[in-house]
Order: sequence, then structure tokens, then C-alpha cells
Amino acid sequence: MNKLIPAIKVKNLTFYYGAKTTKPAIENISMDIYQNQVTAIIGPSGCGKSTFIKTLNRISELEGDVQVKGSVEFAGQNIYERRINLNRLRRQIGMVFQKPNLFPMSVYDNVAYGLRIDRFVPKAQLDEIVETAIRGAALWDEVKDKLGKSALGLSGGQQQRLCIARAIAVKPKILLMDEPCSALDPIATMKVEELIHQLREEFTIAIVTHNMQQAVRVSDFTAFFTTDESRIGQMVEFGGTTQIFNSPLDERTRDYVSGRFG
Ligand SMILES: Nc1ncnc2c1ncn2[C@@H]1O[C@H](COP(=O)(O)OP(=O)(O)OP(=O)(O)O)[C@@H](O)[C@H]1O
Repeated sequence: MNKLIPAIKVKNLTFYYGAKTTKPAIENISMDIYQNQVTAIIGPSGCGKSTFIKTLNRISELEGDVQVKGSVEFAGQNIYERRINLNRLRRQIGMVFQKPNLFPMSVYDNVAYGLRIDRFVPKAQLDEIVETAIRGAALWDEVKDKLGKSALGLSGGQQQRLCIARAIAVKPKILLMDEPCSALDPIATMKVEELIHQLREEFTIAIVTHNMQQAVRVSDFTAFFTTDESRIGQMVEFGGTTQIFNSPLDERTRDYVSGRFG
């Protein structure tokens, strides 16, 4: 295996929903997310998987007032520093959600959207970037004749791959995926999983999944989260996916991956 380089270093991260809440949703999480690897976040419902992944590009703050302790280092900077440019951060760390969230626009315009936001891109260049992104999302053959048609007319699986195309069009360093297959049928799920395999050549990926087989299929590293007796989310164990599933060190991980719990 090539040398592992952390793309994100999470240190003692604690996150609270609400400005005055005293009970955090996740507490004291420390882990690295390695470059060009797929890291799966698994654990029972409510343990803070989505919350965690959304703290990595500060999208969690869109939920309202929040409190954050600890740090998330990316590109040599703590993203929770005051002077961070959030738009830039979210371009570099893109996100794909549970349900496809396309805009009511054409297939083409959905992918071009992020590129047009902050600069003028000449049409020929835009065409090329859009095509490369859609090809990168393994969707080109299915939509190349429908670029001007509404994206909402695509199947669920196609929509989710178009969301991935939209996310990669702005050339992020990292792609966060929050249960990207939960609304998809098994065939569409398989396509997205194959795509994740290909994308890791170019991107660093962190994926939340409820599906343990999926974590085994797509990820190189796995973090197991659970809640403590106060229902506060915490990370129990982080390691290579094979180790986490075949020889977990913590009893709670063992119970969860063997299906005895959660
Ligand atoms: N916007 C919010 N405001 C307040 N509390 C929230 C909010 N979103 C999530 N929480 C709480 O934070 C905790 C962690 O939720 P989160 O959705 O991160 O868990 P999860 O592991 O992703 O769950 P699931 O697997 O069910 O999606 C839960 O107790 C949840 O109720």
C-alpha cells in the first residue's frame, strides 16, 4: 500500500446543535481521513454519523446555531478558524446527500451550476467540464442525448449520479457522501458503488452508510460510531475495513459488525 497521507485531521471534535445546548450530538472525535482512500462511517441510528460528516465542510452550521470544540485540519488550516472562506471550503469538500437534490433545471445546467456561481466560464470550456464530470460519474451514455432536458425526469439512480457529477465538476479534493444509496434500488446502488471505486483514484471519499456490506465493498477504512449511556455520539474504533470487520478490538464494534446490536 502507498504511504497514507491524511487529507483531513479531526482532533477532539465535539459538536452541539443549538447555541446553549449542553449535551453534544458527538463528542471528542479524533481521526484522520486519508487521501485517495474511501473511509466509511458506520454505526446505529442516531450515533452522529451524519452530524460528523457534515462538520467536515461546516455544512452542519446550516441547521442553525451550533457550537463546535476541537479542530478539523484541512490543507494546513483549521476549518473552524474565523477567517476561513466557507464557499471555498465547500467547493473543496463537496457533498452528496441521501436523496438526490437536483435543481429543477436541465441536466447540463445542474452540472454547470457550481462552475457558473463565481466566475464566467466560456461555453466551450463549460461544455468540456460538464461532459468530463458526467463521464466521471459514469452517466454520459445514459444522458448525452438529454442534456437539455429536465434533470428531474431522470431515474433516482441517474439523479444520484448526476449529483455526483455536479459535485465533482468543481474539482473538489474531498467528496462527502451521506448514505448516497439509501434511496436507490440494488442495481442503481451497485452502479454508485462501482463509481465510488473509480472516484477514489482522483478524490478522497468519506461515506456514511447503514449498510455494513456496502462499507466492506467500498471502503478502505472504517470508523465505528455509537452512543454512550447519555446518548452522546462517539467514535469507538477506527481502522482498516478488513480489521474492523474481521478482528475488531472493541467489544461494541464486534457486537455491531456481527449483527448482535443496532
Ligand atoms: N438539526 C438538528 N437539530 C438538533 N438535533 C439534531 C439535528 N440533527 C441531528 N440531531 C441529533 O443529533 C444526533 C445525531 O444525529 P445524526 O443524524 O447525526 O445521527 P446518524 O447516526 O446519522 O443517524 P441516522 O443513521 O439515523 O441517520 C441525534 O440525537 C439527532 O436527534
